[in-house]
Amino acid sequence: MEKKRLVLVGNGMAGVRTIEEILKINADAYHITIFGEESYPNYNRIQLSNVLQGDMTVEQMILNEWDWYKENNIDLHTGDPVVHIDTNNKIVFSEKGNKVHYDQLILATGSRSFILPVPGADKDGVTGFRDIQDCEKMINVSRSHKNAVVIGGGLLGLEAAKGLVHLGMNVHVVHLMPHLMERQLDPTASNMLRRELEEQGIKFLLEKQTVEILGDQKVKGLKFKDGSEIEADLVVMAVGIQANSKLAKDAGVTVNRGIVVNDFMETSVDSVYAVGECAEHREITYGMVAPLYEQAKVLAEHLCEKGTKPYEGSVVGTQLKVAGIDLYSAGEILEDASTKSIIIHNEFEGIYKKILIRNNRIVGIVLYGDTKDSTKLFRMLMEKEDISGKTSSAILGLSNGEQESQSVAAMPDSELICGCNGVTKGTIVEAIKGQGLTSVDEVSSCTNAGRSCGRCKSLVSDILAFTLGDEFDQTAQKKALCGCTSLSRDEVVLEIKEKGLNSIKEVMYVLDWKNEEGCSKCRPALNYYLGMIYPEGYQDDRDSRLVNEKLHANIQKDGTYSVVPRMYGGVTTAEDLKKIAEVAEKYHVPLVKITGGQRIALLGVKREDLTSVWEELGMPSGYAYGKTLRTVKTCVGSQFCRFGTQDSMGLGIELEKKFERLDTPHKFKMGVSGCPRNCAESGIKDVGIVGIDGAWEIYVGGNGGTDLRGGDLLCTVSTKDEVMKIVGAYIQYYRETANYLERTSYWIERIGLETVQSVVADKALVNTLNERLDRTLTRYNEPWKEAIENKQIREKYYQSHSLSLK
Ligand SMILES: Cc1cc2nc3c(=O)[nH]c(=O)nc-3n(C[C@H](O)[C@H](O)[C@H](O)COP(=O)(O)OP(=O)(O)OC[C@H]3O[C@@H](n4cnc5c(N)ncnc54)[C@H](O)[C@@H]3O)c2cc1C
Ligand SMILES: NC(=O)c1ccc[n+]([C@@H]2O[C@H](COP(=O)([O-])OP(=O)(O)OC[C@H]3O[C@@H](n4cnc5c(N)ncnc54)[C@H](O)[C@@H]3O)[C@@H](O)[C@H]2O)c1
Ligand code: SF4
Ligand code: FES
Repeated sequence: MEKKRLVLVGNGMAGVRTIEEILKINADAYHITIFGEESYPNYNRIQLSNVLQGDMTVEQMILNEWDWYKENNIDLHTGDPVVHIDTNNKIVFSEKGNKVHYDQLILATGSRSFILPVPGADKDGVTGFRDIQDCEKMINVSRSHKNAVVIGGGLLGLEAAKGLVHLGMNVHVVHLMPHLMERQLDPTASNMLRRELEEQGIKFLLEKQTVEILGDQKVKGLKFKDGSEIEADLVVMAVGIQANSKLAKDAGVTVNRGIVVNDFMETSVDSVYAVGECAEHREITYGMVAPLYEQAKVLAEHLCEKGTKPYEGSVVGTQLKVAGIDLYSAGEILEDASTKSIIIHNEFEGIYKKILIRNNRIVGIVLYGDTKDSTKLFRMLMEKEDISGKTSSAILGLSNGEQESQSVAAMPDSELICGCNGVTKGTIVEAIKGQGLTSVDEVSSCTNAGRSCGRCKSLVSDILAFTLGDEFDQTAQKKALCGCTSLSRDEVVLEIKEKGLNSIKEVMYVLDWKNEEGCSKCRPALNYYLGMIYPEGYQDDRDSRLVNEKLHANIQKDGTYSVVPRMYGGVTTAEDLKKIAEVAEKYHVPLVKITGGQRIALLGVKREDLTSVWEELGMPSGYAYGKTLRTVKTCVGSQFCRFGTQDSMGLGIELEKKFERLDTPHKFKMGVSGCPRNCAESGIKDVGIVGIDGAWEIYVGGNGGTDLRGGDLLCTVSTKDEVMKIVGAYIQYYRETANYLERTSYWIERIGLETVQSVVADKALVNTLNERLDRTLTRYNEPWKEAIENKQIREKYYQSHSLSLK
């Protein structure tokens, strides 16, 4: 029998989820065709905020790869919007001239940004924030301009504003109302949010109505109703969304604010359905994935004739995806004559919790600063649980770490773990037991939990641990940072970002470190992660560094130290050599040795002589002791060698001058050779560069140590400038994603060469990574100059013998 033909218009989150659900129920039910206006496979739009902040690449947002469509025999047309539907003959027509017959048609066209209809709204530099192109536009403007204005202080506007601050822009949020996120927060929570965001660098103009966008062709500023003006090079409109319903309307389908559907997602026209943001159900259009996924399930079951329950509407819980902000809201937010409230407001700790109760049932939740109870409270709200007889502290317990770890066990099966995908604890436990799942990723692909905003992943991990008991292999799931915590590197980094933790002490306190002083493993690691997360603001904790870094010298087996001055690219001068010789003689240095990295090491220097030796040398430190760029080895290249095709010495010196002193997860070595004869051994360096005719090959992840590894070819570029940019992005990506003390050779095996290649192929991301790297580079000073000039440093590290070498 010939399969029925199903056509989906809109290759976005709700439409493709419907197809996934259909394939799960009956993969043979339909021959499926999908049309998408965007040129990408189905991606996680929610993560655009992270792309804007440079924390994610476009590739990492993809939910269904191109192969998924092939494997499921789906005919996919991307970059080809449907422009007309003939509902009488059941045919869709696309912009590129495709004409496809359907038996059933799903409209999942989503929404577009609402652009305020004010004069000037069409000027260059005005954008919405809805798709990858919008993101790219913002990143591009941020490279050459300073002032950004976001109109709208809702979820989208605030996430956009935070992204633009990350991109180094001066950001104002213009909001119509007296309070931010007035639909989700009451004035108290909203004020707490504003204060926190102000501390993070966002400025606010409240109760301001934009009447005009100023400028000629390009935006120059904004004019407000009260007559005031503000300068702007970029204007982001985040004042809500509008359903894409014109296609449906033109086809004769009933449209109101969205495409009107009944409880089975049927529109007014036979065999035409709508799902997602474009659909209006019981006079409501939704703008969050949770309800859209519920709709998708109902529609899939209906189309597979599975006898589904009707879709009756949704209550949605909201969270803001801005690092350091912990808020949650669901249901009603403002008191009225029929409600009673329980409120906890701890201004000192920045915690605010309000529960609205009507007829002994929770009808609204606003949490700020501590959202641990959100899943429990949301379940009580959804189940309309009778709370009479319960004390307010039982309802709104201030959870401590202990309660938290017990809470997974105490949770009823009906507790919602993944709000985005509507997955309960019971479903997760059943999947773990029934399907033998052992990792968060497996749970994610089986149940969808964690597949959207990703916030529920740590709870999923707790449920895995609780369900598998002794069989749960903690090490397979995550490797704890050290014995002082059960949190992994990724969890610690995420918590630092989300909670805005600023110092090692604060991390240990807030994240409940078992040993409040930390240990030799976590202290240097935390010092590194904090420095990586806060490029400018973090105050380095020298005492938490490993001993060689603390002293800026390598301790030798007899307790003496080595002194290795910087020689950029392995190039020196007669004058420097004379100085080295004089110092070696004067301080009776027992060994002068050429190192593997083309430097001269003075070995056997006494600790108390270190500052004088460096002072007399007057040369920068070669950092032969650091988790940082050690050396850039070069061959003579085209300047002298008759085979040389490229100036390897010149490039090597430029690289070393730019990246010297930068903290990296582990030591980092480079090599630059002027031709493929490769005399600088570029193939076994963390970054190895080889000149070829008219271009440079960049190799990465090489290592000449115990575990010998040849570098992988990352890419080939034509100019020195491109080398500098790609190497900068590569190093910064390594800095941001590697575990502390993980060499690039292991890191690249773990995350995959293809991932790194996709990062350096993404021009916008390369620029953002370089911007963060450049900001970081401004914070370094010459350590020996500092020691020579600063008596306290000298006394503390080089004269007193009280220093612990643990
Ligand atoms: C920056 C940002 C952050 C967000 N964060 C969150 C969050 O944290 N939590 C949350 O729950 N939600 C969040 N959302 C909202 C969430 O992404 C949307 O609710 C969801 O993507 C809507 O899914 P959809 O399939 O209805 O629409 P979309 O994902 O927009 O998909 C619709 C697709 O249809 C295409 N299309 C339109 N017309 C046609 C046509 N004629 N022919 C072919 N294709 C067409 C569009 O190009 C689009 O690709 C966020 C949204 C944004 C923009
Ligand atoms: N974390 C999340 O869950 C998340 C993140 C981003 C986007 N989204 C979704 O994306 C959609 C769009 O988000 P949004 O924030 O644009 O919509 P929104 O409707 O939630 O908020 C728009 C805000 O703009 C304000 N506003 C309206 N007109 C204005 C004007 N002329 N000047 C200044 N301010 C004005 C409103 O008062 C409102 O607070 C929503 O559906 C949202 O739920 C969700
Ligand atoms: S790598 Fe090529 S250019 Fe460099 S020294 Fe060797 S032969 Fe000469
Ligand atoms: S809560 Fe968003 S993915 Fe689970």
